[in-house]
Amino acid sequence: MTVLSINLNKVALLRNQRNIDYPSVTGMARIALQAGVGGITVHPRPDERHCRKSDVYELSEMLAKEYSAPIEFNIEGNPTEDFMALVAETRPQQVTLVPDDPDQNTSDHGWDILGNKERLTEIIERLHAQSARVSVFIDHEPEIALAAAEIGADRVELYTGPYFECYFRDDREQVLSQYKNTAIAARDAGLGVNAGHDLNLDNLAHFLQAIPWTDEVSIGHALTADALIYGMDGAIKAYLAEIAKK
Ligand SMILES: CC(=O)[C@@H](O)[C@H](O)COP(=O)(O)O
Ligand SMILES: NCC(=O)COP(=O)(O)O
Repeated sequence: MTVLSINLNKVALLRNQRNIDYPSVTGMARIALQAGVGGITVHPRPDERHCRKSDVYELSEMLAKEYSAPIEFNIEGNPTEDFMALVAETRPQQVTLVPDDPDQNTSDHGWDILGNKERLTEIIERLHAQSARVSVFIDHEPEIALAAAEIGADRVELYTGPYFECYFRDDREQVLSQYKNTAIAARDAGLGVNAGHDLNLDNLAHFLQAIPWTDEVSIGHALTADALIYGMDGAIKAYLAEIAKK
């Protein structure tokens, strides 16, 4: 079963437009969990333009207090010391390492693992010491999946921005086969496979039909936009129905 993890960044972005406390990030997490998501994702950036550190603490506390079965809390980000401290205090089940710069609008590439091998290996060891599963955000190249296994990652997250971009182009199947080869390399190396970025109701089922062993998809931007049309509960059910088509 592929887990749907809702990324709450865009709920936080809307909340941050005013100096008031709605829409509530934790409130929306509760609605999403009630509707059937299996995980909560946040990607706090240093400028706190989306999820703030306070959201991460509140979500961590809410999940621990209100849910007896473990809900996967996934924190994404570039592992600066500030980020590592936040993770150490909020104890997510999964940490997704993403190589984004503070001034980057959104994530737009995976890691150069070989160029960051020592740093990433050390970070992964520290996260494992806290019992967190570690996923590494990568581009769709099989050698990078192998490099992720070498540095001790548990999973890779395939950056699906390029898949979104080609979805209505003639080269879609060619690009998708590169994703599939990367997912095969990851699986053969013993890694789990996550995927995310600009997955939506158009492109999700087709991706999962090609790579049905995908462990998790994290979706935020499109899901939040769809929630304006269908409501959060309706949008999540629509995404779960797409996942069920695989
Ligand atoms: C790693 C990844 O692809 C997502 O976390 C993405 O960065 C979310 O984008 P926003 O933070 O722009 O919502
Ligand atoms: N890891 C990807 C993610 O969390 C959501 O990305 P997007 O759906 O907001 O593009």
